[in-house]
Amino acid sequence: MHSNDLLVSLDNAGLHRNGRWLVRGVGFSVRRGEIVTLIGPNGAGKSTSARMALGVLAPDEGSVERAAGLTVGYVPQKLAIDHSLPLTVRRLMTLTGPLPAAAIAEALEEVGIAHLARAEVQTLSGGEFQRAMLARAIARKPDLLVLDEPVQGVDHAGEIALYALISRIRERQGCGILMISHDLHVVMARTDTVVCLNGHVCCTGTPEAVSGSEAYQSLLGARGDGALALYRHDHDHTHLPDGKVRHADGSVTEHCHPDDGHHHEAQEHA
Ligand SMILES: Nc1ncnc2c1ncn2[C@@H]1O[C@H](COP(=O)(O)OP(=O)(O)OP(=O)(O)O)[C@@H](O)[C@H]1O
Repeated sequence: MHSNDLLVSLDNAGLHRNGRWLVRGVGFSVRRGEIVTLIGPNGAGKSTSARMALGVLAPDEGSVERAAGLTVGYVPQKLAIDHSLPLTVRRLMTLTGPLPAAAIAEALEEVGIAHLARAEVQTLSGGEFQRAMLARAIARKPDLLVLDEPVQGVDHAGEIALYALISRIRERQGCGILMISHDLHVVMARTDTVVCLNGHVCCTGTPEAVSGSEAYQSLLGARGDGALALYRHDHDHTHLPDGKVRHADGSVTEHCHPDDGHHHEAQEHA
């Protein structure tokens, strides 16, 4: 890697399982202090790409480079917890390894749920649970935070509060954040780069702070509050509901062409 700020970089990365490519031609990078949001429909390969960035999955083609000694914190989309067993928030924090009591307390304080350290996980609200998961991920002060749908199970007010918290974590800890969102049009306003996936990178760009626009008002209404922004897609092809792909010249093929979408370069950020 050329820059000390570059935490992880995927280049033309692909993962092949059971005779098919789950994702192919995936390229993006996350720098220190940067928030990158992956969007795309269900099954688009967002979690798979995030897991390649984490190093949990090794690419079958292309490359994934991580900064030497990179530490990561991960909030997975699902957590395999047996809800019939009692589990306190404090215990949740140490499931994957021991943590000093001070680090647990500091992380819970940081996400605003210090008072819930002894609460049973199954009694938490959706927003409190996501905060507990965030606390677990930041407790070891990772360089890179990977958040797979961090606002799931949370209402709009909770979503805005969580985005404010995530951006505060980025500022205070100076980490890079790779976030997955299932919303195709609305992303966290503080996102630096949006990467739209559908088996490959369809387009990349920046969200628009368009709080005054009609499009924003009709899509977000009162829930915007400056925490959310719109992402306008700029594809050179369309994924049809039956899985086929319509290209700019009107032709329809079974799959994307290898270079579809790849001429949209990620925008550079300071
Ligand atoms: N280990 C695996 N073996 C085989 N197929 C897998 C594996 N993991 C994921 N898949 C498949 O890869 C595709 C991409 O899955 P992935 O979870 O990355 O998508 P996603 O964009 O995160 O979807 P969602 O929004 O539904 O969470 C899906 O078709 C999924 O069924």
